[in-house]
Amino acid sequence: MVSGESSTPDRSGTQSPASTDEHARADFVVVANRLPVDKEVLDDGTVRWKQSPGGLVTALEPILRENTGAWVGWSGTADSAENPEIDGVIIRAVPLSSQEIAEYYEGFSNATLWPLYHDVIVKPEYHREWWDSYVEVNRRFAEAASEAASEGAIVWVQDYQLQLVPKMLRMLRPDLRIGFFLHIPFPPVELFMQLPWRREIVEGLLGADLIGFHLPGGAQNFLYLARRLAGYSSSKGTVGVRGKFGVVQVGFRTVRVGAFPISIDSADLDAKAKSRTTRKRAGDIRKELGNPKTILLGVDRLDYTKGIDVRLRALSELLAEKRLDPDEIAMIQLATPSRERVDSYKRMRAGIEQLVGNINGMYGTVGHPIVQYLHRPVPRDELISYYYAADVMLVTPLRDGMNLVAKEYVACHSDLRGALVLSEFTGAAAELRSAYIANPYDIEGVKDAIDAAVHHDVDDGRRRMRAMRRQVMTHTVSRWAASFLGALQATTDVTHSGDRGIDIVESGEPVNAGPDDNPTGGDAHEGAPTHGDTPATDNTPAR
Ligand SMILES: Nc1nc2c(ncn2[C@@H]2O[C@H](COP(=O)(O)OP(=O)(O)O)[C@@H](O)[C@H]2O)c(=O)[nH]1
Ligand SMILES: O=P(O)(O)OC[C@H]1O[C@H](O[C@H]2O[C@H](CO)[C@@H](O)[C@H](O)[C@H]2O)[C@H](O)[C@@H](O)[C@@H]1O
Repeated sequence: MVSGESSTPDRSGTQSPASTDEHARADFVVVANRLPVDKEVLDDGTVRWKQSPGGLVTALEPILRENTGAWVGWSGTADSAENPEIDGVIIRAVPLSSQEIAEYYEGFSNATLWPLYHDVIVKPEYHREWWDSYVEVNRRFAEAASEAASEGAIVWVQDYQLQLVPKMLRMLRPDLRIGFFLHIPFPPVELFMQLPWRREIVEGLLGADLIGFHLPGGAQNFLYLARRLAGYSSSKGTVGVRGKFGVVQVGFRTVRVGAFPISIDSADLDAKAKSRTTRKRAGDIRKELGNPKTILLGVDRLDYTKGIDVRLRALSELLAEKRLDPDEIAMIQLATPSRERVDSYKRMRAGIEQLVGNINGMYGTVGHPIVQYLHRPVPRDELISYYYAADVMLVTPLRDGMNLVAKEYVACHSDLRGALVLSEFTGAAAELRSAYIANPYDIEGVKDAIDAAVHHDVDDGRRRMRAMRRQVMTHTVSRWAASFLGALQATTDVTHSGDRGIDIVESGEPVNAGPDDNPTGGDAHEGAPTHGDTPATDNTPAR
């Protein structure tokens, strides 16, 4: 543990002093584009550190506190090499210049890879100078990881921004055990093939000992590409969840490929949502909204993948058709600012704010708009009160790797009240099968799902919530990390099944625990219809 003041970073802002020990090495190193805290310089020059946005940090932060280790990442601002101090973690900041932020982060990561991996909802841009910057920054992250890791350490590389790091790091430090986890969907083969640097990405990932995806389909797409693009022999059988891995033979090394659906710190949320303060605040929120019969809630980064426009259109039509009564409902949409300098994000923001304005203009009254829209992050405790207050949670992404918000909502409802409308194109839909599942491209289907959720029978609602909670409360983020890290460390107890991959049994827990409403049965992940990072239709036969 690094000595110093303890700090609990919060999106609302927390001070943190700079760390002094620049030579400490750790046995466990997380490498992610972002540090768990973002640097913010206020107008008066004061520096504040606040929790970084997004599910990756929310998911890893509790693990980080449990495992003393190092975190290599970027501070969120240009040219900052400051290492903020967080209790229990050695921070290793990787400075990025303004040009690198524009080319590596906003460019290649978020205007090339992000849309390509999210079903090309907007058109990916391919620029050679962005790629060059991506290679250079990945090299710098690999060097920083190499310097932070002790002999034989475990290094866990995160996400699409750093897909070249595993190979680069292996070349620098063959003694390390390297894991990689992709937090966003891995695309269908046909889409991935657009990428001019597709082979380099596949080779980069294959530097890892274990490559993890949220869903088996992503793993299977990758296994096919390792064969087709890099010419390695790879297993062809079905990949399971947290076990039954695929394998790629890279020279003398065997790289394992598996599915590890991420989750949340369920017990913590459950406890916080039960607290008197949360419940009191939730009551106040309802009063402030004018005591509507039904509160609808959306919580997202302001991202075109999240389908915020989808739910607003559906709401507007339901009001127009009088299937929802404007006197009985209120909607809160929390929209955390995200990637604001990327063009597609600017366009989307304007569109969403216009939709909010239209709905309020048509159906609101003075002092009582239908949609309360906040374009800023709210403190975590306040967010939990919103979750608890909400009668219907709207999660309607066009594509999402997992979507932790859906799981957080469920964890906050030990009272079994509330209903979840969930896009079938989220990773979460494979587990939360008792939600009101909808296809976000089918507006009538989304309207029906919202209508059903708003008007649901209380007993049916309780049954659905109970089933979802069974899933969420037993599949926690620490179980996610333990299953990934356990597999990464496993050298024995593996059973080779020839062409079909490797079976590893998660210690003390059943492999392939099922979806919410099928606690004893099979696994939704394996039998799920092909969507999200599920295989492209032709990813199994070699072409
Ligand atoms: N404190 C706080 N957390 C937020 C806010 N908006 C979103 N989050 C968190 O950000 C995470 C979003 O994760 P996820 O749904 O997986 O989507 P992602 O943004 O694509 O990673 C969840 O843990 C949310 O609780 C906010 O306004 N305040
Ligand atoms: O760092 P940003 O550019 O501000 O973006 C925030 C994070 O967004 C993405 O989150 C994903 O990870 C979640 C946890 O696994 C998952 O639930 C969600 O579906 C994904 O979209 C991104 O993958 C992170 O790298 C970003 O930090």
